[in-house]
Amino acid sequence: MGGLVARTAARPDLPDPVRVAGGDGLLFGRADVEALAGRGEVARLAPSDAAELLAAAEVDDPVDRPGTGPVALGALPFHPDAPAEVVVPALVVRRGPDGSGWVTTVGTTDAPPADPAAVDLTPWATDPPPGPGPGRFAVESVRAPSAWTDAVGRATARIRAGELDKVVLAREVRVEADADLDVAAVVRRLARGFPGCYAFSVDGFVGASPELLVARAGDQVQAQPMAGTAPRRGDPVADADAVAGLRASPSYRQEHQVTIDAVYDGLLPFCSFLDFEPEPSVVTLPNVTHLATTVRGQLSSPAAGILELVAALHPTPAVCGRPRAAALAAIAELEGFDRGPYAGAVGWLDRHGNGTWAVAIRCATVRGPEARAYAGNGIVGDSDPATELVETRAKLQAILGVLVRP
Ligand SMILES: C=C(O[C@H]1C=CC=C(C(=O)O)[C@@H]1O)C(=O)O
Repeated sequence: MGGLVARTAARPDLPDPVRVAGGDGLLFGRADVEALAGRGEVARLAPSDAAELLAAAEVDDPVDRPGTGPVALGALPFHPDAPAEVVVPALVVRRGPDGSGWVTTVGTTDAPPADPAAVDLTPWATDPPPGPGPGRFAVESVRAPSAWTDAVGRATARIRAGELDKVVLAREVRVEADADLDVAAVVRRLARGFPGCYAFSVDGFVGASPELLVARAGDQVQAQPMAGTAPRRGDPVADADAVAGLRASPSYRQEHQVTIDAVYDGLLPFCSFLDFEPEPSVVTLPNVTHLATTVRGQLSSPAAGILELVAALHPTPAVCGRPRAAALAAIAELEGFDRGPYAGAVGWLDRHGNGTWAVAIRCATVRGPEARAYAGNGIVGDSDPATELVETRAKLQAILGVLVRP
């Protein structure tokens, strides 16, 4: 393969990137922030190799904003030592927060890209007509709920014995349909039903995550770690009480603070300025409410690239625990399944080291008629296993609701 060659053009006629991604393309985006869809594959490679390839690309990009020009998109696994890869798509469609749209075509010196101003976008102008889809679904907790609450009990005992401060334990739920699941329809429902979340689709790994791991635009960096959850009950008064309960609960505050401290400490060495909200904000999703704290900073010069920032933070205590090594060991022992990309990082990088990565939660891997959905909770010394189980059920509802449509 020769070096990368890329061309970008503004396209006021941009269709919804969610539609462009369909079921077999790549998607990462949040309606009010930005959305990128990729189709075709010029290269599939390790993230650090992708950063080098992008940086060396020959680019015609009159827009030159974060995320225009050639990009790589992907989902990195939870386990920091597991092999990771990202994809450089041949066609990138990017919509900015103001609705502005750009198309980038990517090729190589041997096979130059097409004219981005002339790419036919009409195939994605409207949603495809709905197919019949599956009519029967079997949904099962891979491990009995009681086995999971036992594991939570064992984790709290270890935490109380001083072996670690916090660990995130997750559940796996299997969905088996009587026909192939329609990934494109699932992704559309996620993007439209959870507009405040980062919707993603990478090789059948789909989800809508509320949690920003880290974003870099030039020398500006931002993260929004989350920890502390209350299921929503559909009654504003009860929901407000639940949020007040979260804020007042020493256990939830501790779970939250552990996560904020780790993100702050992880970013600090790269920053000339870094600050976080003095009090957690409340992020309200259709199914749950979270405590979240925005961390913002300015990177020192030369600014670290997005992959360096991701590597410094991932896995945060929002998905792993503290200390990290003890939490990884406890997860391996108590959880009973391979997380794969669940609780990893999903997002994109451009040729300048900019990018946005979300924590890959509220998600499922879909393969033909089968899906595996995941949700986990932060456990501290006085966590109550039964309450934690209820919390995982509320979190799972988001992804199960878009998968199971008989
Ligand atoms: C690990 C997950 O959520 C994390 C993010 C927000 C709140 C969390 C909690 O309250 O436990 C989790 O740390 C998940 O949804 O699988």
